[in-house]
Amino acid sequence: MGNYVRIFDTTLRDGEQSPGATMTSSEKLEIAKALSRLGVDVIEAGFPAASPDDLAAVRAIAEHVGREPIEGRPSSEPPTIVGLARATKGDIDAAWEGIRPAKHPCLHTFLSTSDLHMKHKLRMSREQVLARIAEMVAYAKTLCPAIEFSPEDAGRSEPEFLYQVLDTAIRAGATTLNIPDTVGYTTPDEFGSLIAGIFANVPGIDDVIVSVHCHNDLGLATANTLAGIRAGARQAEVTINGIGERAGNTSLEEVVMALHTRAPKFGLTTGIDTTQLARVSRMVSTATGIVVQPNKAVVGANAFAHESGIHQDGMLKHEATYEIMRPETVGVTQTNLVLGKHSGRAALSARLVSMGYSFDGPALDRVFARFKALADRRKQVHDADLEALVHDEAAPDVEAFTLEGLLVGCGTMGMPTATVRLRCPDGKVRVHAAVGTGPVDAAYKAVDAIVQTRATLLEFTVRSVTEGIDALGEVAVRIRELHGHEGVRAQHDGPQARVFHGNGADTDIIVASVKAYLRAQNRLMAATGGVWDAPVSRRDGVVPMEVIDLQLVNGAEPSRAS
Ligand SMILES: CC(=O)SCCNC(=O)CCNC(=O)[C@H](O)C(C)(C)COP(=O)(O)OP(=O)(O)OC[C@H]1O[C@@H](n2cnc3c(N)ncnc32)[C@H](O)[C@@H]1OP(=O)(O)O
Ligand SMILES: CC(C)C(=O)C(=O)O
Repeated sequence: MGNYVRIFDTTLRDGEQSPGATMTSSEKLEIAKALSRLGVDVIEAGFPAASPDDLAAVRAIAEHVGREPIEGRPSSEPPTIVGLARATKGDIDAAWEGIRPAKHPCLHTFLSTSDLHMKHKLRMSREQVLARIAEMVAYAKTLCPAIEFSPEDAGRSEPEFLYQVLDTAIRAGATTLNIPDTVGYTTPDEFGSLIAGIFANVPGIDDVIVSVHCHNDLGLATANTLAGIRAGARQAEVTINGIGERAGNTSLEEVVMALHTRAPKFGLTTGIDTTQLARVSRMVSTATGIVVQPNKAVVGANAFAHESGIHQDGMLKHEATYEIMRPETVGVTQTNLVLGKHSGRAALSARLVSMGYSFDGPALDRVFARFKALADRRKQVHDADLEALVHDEAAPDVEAFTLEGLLVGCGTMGMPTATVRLRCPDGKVRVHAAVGTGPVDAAYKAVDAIVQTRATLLEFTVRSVTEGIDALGEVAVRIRELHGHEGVRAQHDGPQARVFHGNGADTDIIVASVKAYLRAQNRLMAATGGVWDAPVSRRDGVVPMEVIDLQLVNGAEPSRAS
């Protein structure tokens, strides 16, 4: 029986049967190359009778991937190239036409053996099915030395009849017998017993490769495949990301990593270079348009991500606390400690250290409290958020400038214009109007003129925090101190220039935008010691700006001053 498990990849055949997963011939060829480099033993390249294009794709794969081992393939032999065919001469001829250029071609033919399928789908008796298997396997054998036969719906076939079917196929020349749980109906104990029963009851079974092919309708495909392997099967039919008909096939990465990670239990090996798993997974997802669910085992975005504080603390102390395999083993660059509302001080402090900051004691407590407040509002806190938050720690909220009024004009019939009225640190209210590429740009230009900005806008994000037409919009901005500014901030110039963030919420998104921008500007100003050079007014003929006297008593018209 040996301890080597052949990996038979059917991403390009059963995987392509996923609704909407149809790939172009060139995509299939690229994936076949990637599968070869990954180290799969067998590539089921397609179902050539399905269409001329599928036949052409299978042929191209046989020629370019199946003739020679392509560069980077771990084995010195090219993979076996398989073409699937119904138990009909026409299908078998088409499949042979596709695979024949390969160094190791294999014709795969199948026929249903469950009473349900024979009666309702094939409308054939058991005798007719046995006769067809004998005839078609023998015919295929006249074309190709390697023949795989699959009794479709074996999982629901009557075991005694199945033994007869397999015996017939061996006698007719089959070299591989594949046992499919076509509709993902069996449970691991049943499937393991089915394989064990086949080994015990089919003459000549030890001279052929016994293969398993499971579907995931009950989420048991990987468990059933492993049960089949434990019972003696030495070929697993799998797909990348587990794609395939309906709920999919057994996923390649799960079976391979189960055998790899639990090697002492199974005592089995494969030829797969596991470090390529993540890359091939992404490639298949892109080609098929089937997104990998984030919590997918081995290759999902969250497979090596930890969000909760207790887990993150454990991971920082010893990675084996919450990871049974290293991310590098499957080609993921590193463990991801995601900072979010469930994170604790240990993870926050470790991330800050990796960003070049060190906080402890009360300072860490303060940053942690602000981090939690932010995490409550966001799904994830990114490094950029932390950067802003850390700088805010040095520059707490101040109200140097406050918004007194805003008027915007925008649309398709003129230049977007904004008039902004701010109360300034010297107690005066200043008004400025500006035009921009849009109302926010115009408003920000007006603010810049009044606050005499010494920063550049890095990021502007807007989201709706409530639903409906009266939704509250929240704007978050990040600004960075301008480079080369002289004076008190000279030490912060260059790439180390400080970043400040501000948030604003309002049902009017332009108002929210200006509030957010002002908060960021206020923080910058506080961090620079409150230094502000009041802009020169319109009357001085330099900056067109109105300065309004502060004395607004009971709504009286403000008097003008310069
Ligand atoms: C479990 C699996 O994954 S099986 C593989 C599934 N893959 C595919 O179906 C590949 C894509 N299929 C196709 O392109 C088309 O179905 C074709 C070209 C293969 C056949 O198309 P059509 O000739 O129009 O037949 P159609 O698909 O409508 O019906 C299938 C026929 O094949 C018969 N059939 C099904 N399985 C087999 C088999 N293993 N051996 C022989 N005949 C079979 C059915 O009984 C039915 O015959 P009927 O028309 O006499 O009733
Ligand atoms: C053709 C066979 C192997 C199949 O795909 C199945 O039964 O699921």
